[in-house]
Amino acid sequence: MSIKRALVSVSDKTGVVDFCRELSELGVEIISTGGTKNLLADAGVPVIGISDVTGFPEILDGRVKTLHPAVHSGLLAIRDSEEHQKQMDELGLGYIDLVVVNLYPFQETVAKPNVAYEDAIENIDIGGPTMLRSAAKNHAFVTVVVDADDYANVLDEVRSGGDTTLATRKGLAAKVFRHTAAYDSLISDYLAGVLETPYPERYTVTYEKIQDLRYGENPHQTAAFYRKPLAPAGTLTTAEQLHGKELSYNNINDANAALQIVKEFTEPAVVAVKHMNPCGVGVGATIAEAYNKAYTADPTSIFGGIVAANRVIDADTAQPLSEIFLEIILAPDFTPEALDILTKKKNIRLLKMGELAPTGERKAQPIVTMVEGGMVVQDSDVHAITEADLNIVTDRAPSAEEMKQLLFGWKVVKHVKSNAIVLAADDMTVGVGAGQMNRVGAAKIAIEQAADKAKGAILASDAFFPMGDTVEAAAKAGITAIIQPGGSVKDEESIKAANEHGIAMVFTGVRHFKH
Ligand SMILES: NC(=O)c1ncn([C@@H]2O[C@H](COP(=O)(O)O)[C@@H](O)[C@H]2O)c1NC=O
Repeated sequence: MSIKRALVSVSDKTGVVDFCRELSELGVEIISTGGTKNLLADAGVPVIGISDVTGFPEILDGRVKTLHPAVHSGLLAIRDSEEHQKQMDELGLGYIDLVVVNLYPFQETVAKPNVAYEDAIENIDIGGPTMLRSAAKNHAFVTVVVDADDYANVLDEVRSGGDTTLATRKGLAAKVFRHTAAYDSLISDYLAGVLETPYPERYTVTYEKIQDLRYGENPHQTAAFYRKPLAPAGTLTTAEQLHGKELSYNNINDANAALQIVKEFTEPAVVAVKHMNPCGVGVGATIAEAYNKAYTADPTSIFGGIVAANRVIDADTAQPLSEIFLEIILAPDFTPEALDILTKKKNIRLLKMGELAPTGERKAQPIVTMVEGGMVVQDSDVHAITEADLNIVTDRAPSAEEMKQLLFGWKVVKHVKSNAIVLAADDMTVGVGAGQMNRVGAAKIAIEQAADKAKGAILASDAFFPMGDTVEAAAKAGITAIIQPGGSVKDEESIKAANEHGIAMVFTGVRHFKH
């Protein structure tokens, strides 16, 4: 078999003229719709209008152009079926061997700020996916091209053998079904958003590949990185890598964790992350001061870590950053001087994030966690508190300085794996107890890490104290104020212990489990 007739109907017309010119020179007859036909004709490529094939005008503002039996029988007829051949002959219908279609730009349309609903609806392509599906179903005989990147390979095959190989057609058909599935999914997502249906009866979000990764969490696991079609700015999926090796699977997860924490702060803040937990967080008047605090918080663990900043990295910050081994630095941007300093280190990855919207200004996004055989989905934890939300439950109220540290500690503990305890003083973390199976165990780790710095520090707990033992341990270490959700049946035990030791304790009424 050889390709004799092609139907070409594309919204994105990149490369289509050269492709069709070559096809035509190879003896392929080209049929086309309105805009595509005009473009080809103007470029001198011989082309037949779709109406000449259907015997029907393109009507309803282009809503009906190719939706016609003359098109779909030409695509769907089984070439080696005598019965199909007979019916085609009786009705005077011809085969279409190649379909080149890309769809109305629905994604680009809904990505525009304040897109009109009618505009979005008008950009739902109907005729295009219908042709793509017909051709893809009949890939035993028909070649279907939805992506301009495939023009060259198809041309090569037609040039050398008159037709594509079955393997190529199968691959192109599979690509079509992925493409139409993603297209429909985006439409359904858009409508669900308009109708505010966050958890529909079928969950159909699709993702576009950013890159294959060298390996997964461990070298024997394979991995790739994907983004949502309309991923918001200020995320890792939209970051620009300015320097360094390719990101790894663990880099992406750790960098994402660092990013979520640094977005908690409006003042200059730096977060160092190891294995998805913060090991040092600091805020300051400048980003250099914030980094100094994040580093001082735990100069041991930061080694080999990920550092995220919510301000442009300048030379004053770049210099000390360049003196230790780090996997990644991510920040809204880097000054040229900072880049000069940091790019001397061959392997460090530098990610330019653009502006980072603080948590309080962000909309919750769906967060999916896979479980064997399924998944659970929830909205992201963008809950933020202010002093006015706190309930002081002890005889002593926190001082202004303690209050400042309590609010700081609360922002950090929210991002530490549960059971989580964070100790903070002087605008930085001094102890982090992460991922323990009992709360007092997490407190003991944080206290041990803080050593002398626990004296006068505050303690933040991501969930309530089931009994008074954590307060007792805190008092023994010299902690002076505590922030926790409250809500335990034994709250009174904790409040009594705090009062006995002169500790000021506040309840947030909100829990921040993170598993
Ligand atoms: N309605 C139809 O019969 C129909 N047939 C093809 N299209 C689309 O029309 C576009 C190309 O239009 P034009 O060649 O007029 O620029 C392509 O994106 C194609 O997918 C159609 N439009 C939308 O449904």
